[in-house]
Amino acid sequence: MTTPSTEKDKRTGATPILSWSNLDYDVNTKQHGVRRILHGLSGNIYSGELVAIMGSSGAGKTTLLNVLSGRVQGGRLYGDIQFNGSKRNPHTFKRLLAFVEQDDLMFPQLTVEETLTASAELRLSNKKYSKEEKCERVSAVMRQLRLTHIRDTAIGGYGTRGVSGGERKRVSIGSELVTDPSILVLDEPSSGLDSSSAEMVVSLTKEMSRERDLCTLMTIHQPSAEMVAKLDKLIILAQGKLVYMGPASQALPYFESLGFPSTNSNPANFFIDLTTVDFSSDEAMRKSEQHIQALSDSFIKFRASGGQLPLPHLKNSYASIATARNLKSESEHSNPNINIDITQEEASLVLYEPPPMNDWLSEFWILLKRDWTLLKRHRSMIYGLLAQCIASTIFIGFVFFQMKTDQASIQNRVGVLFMFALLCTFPVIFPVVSIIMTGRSVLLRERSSGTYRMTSYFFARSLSFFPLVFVPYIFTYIGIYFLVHFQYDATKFFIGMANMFAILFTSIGFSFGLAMIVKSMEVAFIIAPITISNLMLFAGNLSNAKAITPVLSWIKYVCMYYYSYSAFMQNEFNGLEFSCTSDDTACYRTGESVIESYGLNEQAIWLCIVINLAIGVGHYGIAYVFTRWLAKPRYLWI
Ligand SMILES: Nc1ncnc2c1ncn2[C@@H]1O[C@H](COP(=O)(O)OP(=O)(O)OP(=O)(O)O)[C@@H](O)[C@H]1O
Repeated sequence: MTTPSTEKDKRTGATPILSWSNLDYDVNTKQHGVRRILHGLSGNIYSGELVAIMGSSGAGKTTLLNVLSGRVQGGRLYGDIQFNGSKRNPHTFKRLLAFVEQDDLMFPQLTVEETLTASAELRLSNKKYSKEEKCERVSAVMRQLRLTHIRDTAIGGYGTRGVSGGERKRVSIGSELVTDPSILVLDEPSSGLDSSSAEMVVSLTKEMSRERDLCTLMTIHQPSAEMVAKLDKLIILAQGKLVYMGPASQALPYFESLGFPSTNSNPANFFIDLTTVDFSSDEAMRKSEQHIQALSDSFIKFRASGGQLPLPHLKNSYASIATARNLKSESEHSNPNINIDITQEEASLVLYEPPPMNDWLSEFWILLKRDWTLLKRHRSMIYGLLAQCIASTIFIGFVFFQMKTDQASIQNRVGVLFMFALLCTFPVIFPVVSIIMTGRSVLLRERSSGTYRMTSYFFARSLSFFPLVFVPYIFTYIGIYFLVHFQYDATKFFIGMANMFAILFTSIGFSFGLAMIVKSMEVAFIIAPITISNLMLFAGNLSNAKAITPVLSWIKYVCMYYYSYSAFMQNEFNGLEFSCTSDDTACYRTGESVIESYGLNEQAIWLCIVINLAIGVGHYGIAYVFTRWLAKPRYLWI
């Protein structure tokens, strides 16, 4: 059907860096069953080339890009793809191919230089590059992409001022280029940019391709004439079929030789007009599909005949194919390639992961530095937590001010301890979930390119939260402790603090679990309060810990509130003696009897703290297992 695509470049004798042949890609759709998205595509690209895939919306540009980059997850893929003339190794290929997504997935709080430095530190081997060499590489990339003057500007994003759209795109490209890839793949790099920014991105990409002997492959929707002039090679798709692939400068003469002289000053608009399906009526749609099929068949013939222009007979070739197509039945029409007998390999799903670049400790250290910088710049979270802690200290401290040892103080102690356990969860979980979830897209991007291990990510991210959460809570604890007058005893003071650390740790673990399992912030913010408020029922305050409906009573054993509340209660009440008056209808004389009546003396304090820590570790474990294994994408690989 198509010429083999691993052929050497006729002029230079070079082997293509990437070649593909007879690529078919099918997906299952509810309405139409199996739908072919890519039809028998073959092609090749060489080092140093700037190649663009063009076509109207839905032509299959992104699909082809994803197939070639090994990023397709569903459907069925057939054909052959080779890197440097041989089968691709899923583990090494990912390191040699840099993919810049359409959305610039970066941390808005980091500066341009910090973003590039983190990428270089994480993705370049410490064995091959010294710290100075990594810095030099970052500087070189900033120079080449004209980013030096904004090196200290934040990336910015929603609601945060930062670099411009074009600059952000260049930082995205730079983050990939610091790794020195062989192929740079860009999905719609000009999308959302004004024409001069888009042109600058394309010009700089071309410059880099030349300087680094890098092959750049991009999808581009409607580039300006100036941008088309910068391209070395053009791949034009229509309805998943190849209608042109070759030097960008030859595309217009090629279509002219088919009988379609350019009618537009911008060649890109002309190519799109020529290959767009007209959906205005069934008849118009059928005709444009036939036209696209004829264009595709003509290109197959053109390529088979050597692909050299000028070929004066091409016009006749298109006309005869179009007429022949007209005579064929519609059913045959809808899938003309499907009957052609070619032996194709089918892609299988693989779970691949590039081997780690550096040792665990250096990954952890770089991530910890980055996460700490990020957290410091989450000013709203810092101020929010501080405000919450100050307000809670004042309110709780003065509502329960200087508790005595009468019978009324029992209720106050029971209330203030429950309130404190809640204070260690609600205000922590929401901001932590929100911060983890805003960085989730970056995590997924970095994970898909094997930037670091999940364990180093988990340890670093969690550890960066600890001081931010623990420090304000230490002051809150001290404030409340002395304002409400808990038992003034050094051992009890520190045991209470240890118990507070345990529930804070578990809360952060819970936040991780939730943020990793749930995909959207909205859903997380629905699930979090429902889960927490239901768990509160098992704390031993709203219900008696020994009198919960038997079928549900096991829940208290996995409930962080139960253990922390039980530990707080025992720590405060044990050893206390209460006075009774003749007005008291019921009277507790000792703290132990209060604990007994609440059913909170099942586990010793130390055991409650240990179990709570274990629950926290369990939350982290769930988050880890989910991210590491269950949610790990499997890609179609050929
Ligand atoms: N997994 C899928 N399931 C169903 N249809 C799909 C799937 N993937 C792609 N398609 C369809 O295949 C066609 C090509 O999609 P693709 O995203 O590659 O087009 P495109 O040329 O990049 O379009 P655009 O310029 O609008 O982004 C579209 O009609 C799309 O709806």
